Amino acid sequence: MNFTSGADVSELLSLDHIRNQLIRLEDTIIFLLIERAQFAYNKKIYQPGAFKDELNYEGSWLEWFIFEIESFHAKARRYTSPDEHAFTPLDKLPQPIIKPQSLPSLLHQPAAKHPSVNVNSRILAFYLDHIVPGITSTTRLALEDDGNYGSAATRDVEVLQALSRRIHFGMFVSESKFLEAPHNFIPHILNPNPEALAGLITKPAVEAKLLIRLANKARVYGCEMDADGKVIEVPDEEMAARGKIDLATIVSMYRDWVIPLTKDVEVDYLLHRLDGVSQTQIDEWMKR
Ligand SMILES: O=C(O)C(=O)C[C@]1(C(=O)O)C=C[C@@H](O)C=C1
Repeated sequence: MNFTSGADVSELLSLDHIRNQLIRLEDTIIFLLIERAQFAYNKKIYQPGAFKDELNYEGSWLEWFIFEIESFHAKARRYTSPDEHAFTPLDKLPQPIIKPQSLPSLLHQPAAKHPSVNVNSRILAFYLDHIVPGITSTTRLALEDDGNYGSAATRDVEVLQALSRRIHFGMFVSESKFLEAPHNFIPHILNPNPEALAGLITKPAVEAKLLIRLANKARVYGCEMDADGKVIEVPDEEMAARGKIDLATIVSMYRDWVIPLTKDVEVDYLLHRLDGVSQTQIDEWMKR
């Protein structure tokens, strides 16, 4: 989110504004997956110790990439931004070399900083177990290993960072919904009831529209266009075979992982939304 665009806090926290960010991130994620799908699975880059001799490092090639890229980005203060979450624990990353920007405080800090709200390890697990094998097995290359270890890992890190931003945006969604009707949430936070909170934040119609939009976008982005601007349509079944993207993998990734994890972030954030809040403030919210 661009926190320095001059927009005021209520505009940044409006549900419309946040949903527009989520919609924009769909494009980013689809394009990045198309980029990753150009390369073979390259399973070796995910196996711990497979490059032990070259790297003098016990972890996997991808873990090494994540650490090195995040170390560089940490120096440029990436992880001081409220919508960025590093996969590497922050105490293992270098300090920013320039002072953090002064950004509007949009989130309730005890909730935003609570460890349960960071789901990066779950993002890494579903991406490696389900998404990479899904998008690489059906592409034109159909090779298990094409030796493009640097290119594949670079794309992986980009996809993971985009997924992490998207899923942790759940905190902004939650803050917006909470401030809209705090009295609805407070009883289920004081007497912690994750199921009731999940019920309050779930919007089935929004999810259904998202999945249809996603399939349509992936279909359009996978098409070719000739010099006259004429779209050359590619049948869904052939899309992956032409080195673009498997539509079913993208849609099921959102349905089975991205949306459920976003909801988990929303609920975990809400469970801590009253940490450190005064009784007077809670009473005031309850009177609404
Ligand atoms: O747009 C919302 O209200 C959200 O909470 C985000 C989101 C999503 O992940 O896209 C998650 C839960 C809702 O059921 C609908 C959509």
